[in-house]
Amino acid sequence: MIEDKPMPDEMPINDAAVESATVAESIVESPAVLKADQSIQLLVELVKNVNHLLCEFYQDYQQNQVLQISNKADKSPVTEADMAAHHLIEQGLKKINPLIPVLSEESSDYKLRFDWHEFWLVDPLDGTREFINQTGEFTVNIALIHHGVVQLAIIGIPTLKRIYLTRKNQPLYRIDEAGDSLLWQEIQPKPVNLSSWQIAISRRSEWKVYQQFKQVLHDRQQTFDCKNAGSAYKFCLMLEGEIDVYPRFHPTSEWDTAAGQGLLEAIGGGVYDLQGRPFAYNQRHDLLNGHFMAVRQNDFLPSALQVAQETLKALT
Ligand SMILES: Nc1ncnc2c1ncn2[C@@H]1O[C@H](COP(=O)(O)O)[C@@H](OP(=O)(O)O)[C@H]1O
Ligand SMILES: [Mg+2]
Repeated sequence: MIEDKPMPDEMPINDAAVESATVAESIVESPAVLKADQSIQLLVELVKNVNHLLCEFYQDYQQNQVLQISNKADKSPVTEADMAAHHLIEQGLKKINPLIPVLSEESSDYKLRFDWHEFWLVDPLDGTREFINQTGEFTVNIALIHHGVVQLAIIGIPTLKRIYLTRKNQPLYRIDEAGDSLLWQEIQPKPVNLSSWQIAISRRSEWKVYQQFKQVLHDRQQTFDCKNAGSAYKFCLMLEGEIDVYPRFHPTSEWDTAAGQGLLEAIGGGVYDLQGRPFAYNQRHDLLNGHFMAVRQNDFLPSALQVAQETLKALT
């Protein structure tokens, strides 16, 4: 049980950080202000370092084909890169605030999670199969959850040396490495064209259900294009306006979606169950998510949910 903890948008690491976090909290509109928050700086630095670490493993693997890979109990692969990223993130988050617990895909110690009203939800290497298959579409996902809601979201794309970051009710930032410095840019939502949908589908989606989803779109005369992509990289394509709708009918876990959801919400979209409710975290005994519909802008949601319902109905 965590007591006397700071609110999530403060996250002080020490007295100086308390001061800067409080200032940052009151004026939140410009990157200069968000950047001035010491805990945000540390978080961005941490994800930058994890991006670098994963790139080193990735380049080594590409050049020498050397990578320790094993299978988890659920038969999904885990590599030495997943574990190294996990340890680095866990240490880094503890430095930012030792009182906030960490629930990582690779941690074993989260039996007390129902006592946590605030915690970090982490996928240190999302897209392990993409890493192994060398598509480059793997990410680092970190979300701060407060009473089930994403308060702070960050995704790193190691192969692009890029980070996306937001804090609840604040703008979305793209942070690119430019030499030794970091270039922060606020991302404005791209215009919406409801008459033609750009759709993302997982690379591992041979399932009949996605064929049926496309069939329903055809039947409704909805123009669309599909793009296959891996991991939370799909959410990042949505942030850039390249993808509008991401339907998911096969499993994910809570650490796969939390950061992506927080980032999408910053541009007027989100991740919803098929009844249209935003995902909430750490509310159930199972960490597996159900089906979902992710949209980059909520205008897509009503029709996308109808297509999903018709898809499932046609298959029953
Ligand atoms: N059968 C299954 N059960 C649970 N999660 C699954 C799954 N199949 C895929 N996933 C999740 O989907 C993620 C990959 O997404 P995608 O298939 O869209 O690329 C995986 O992330 P990890 O690589 O972190 O394990 C994994 O968490
Ligand atoms: Mg994952």
